[in-house]
Amino acid sequence: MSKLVHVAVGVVLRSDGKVLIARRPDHLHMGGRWEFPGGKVEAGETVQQALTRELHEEVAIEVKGLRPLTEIRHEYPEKTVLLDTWWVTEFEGEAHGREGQEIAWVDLSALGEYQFPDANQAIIEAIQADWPA
Ligand SMILES: Nc1nc2c([nH]c(=O)n2[C@@H]2O[C@H](COP(=O)(O)OP(=O)(O)OP(=O)(O)O)[C@@H](O)[C@H]2O)c(=O)[nH]1
Ligand SMILES: [Mg+2]
Repeated sequence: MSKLVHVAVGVVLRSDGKVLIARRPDHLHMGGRWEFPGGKVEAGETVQQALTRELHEEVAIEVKGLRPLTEIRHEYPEKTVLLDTWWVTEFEGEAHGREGQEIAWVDLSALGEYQFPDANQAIIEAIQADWPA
């Protein structure tokens, strides 16, 4: 069995009801697909700390408020991920891709038009079920 990678994932909700997605760099796992920003939880970090750090590093926002959304475990051929997924209900700053990634703010109804990693279908269903956040 492959190792389990704990990933902090943020569904950033803007006051106009749009959520933030970013395009994964081509050279990474699931490169070219859209994702909710986030990344691996490092040793000694809580998931909230990891998410706050990753959103600062990746999309330049400062997280001020979080609420749990869902936990999705998904087995890819090369690894198994635990996507520990949180609503980001409050934040400061203007989002931009600090690693050169394209970003987009999208309506819930438009999420289906973007190609996400396979694990994300379950996240999108959880967003719909928990809406409005
Ligand atoms: N951030 C993020 N990762 C996701 C999503 N869906 C999904 O399957 N993953 C997978 O979760 C794993 C870890 O995410 P990551 O690559 O962002 O980790 P990271 O920011 O720490 O990057 P690093 O590899 O440079 O340390 C990847 O294999 C990625 O494909 C998603 O919506 N957001
Ligand atoms: Mg990442």
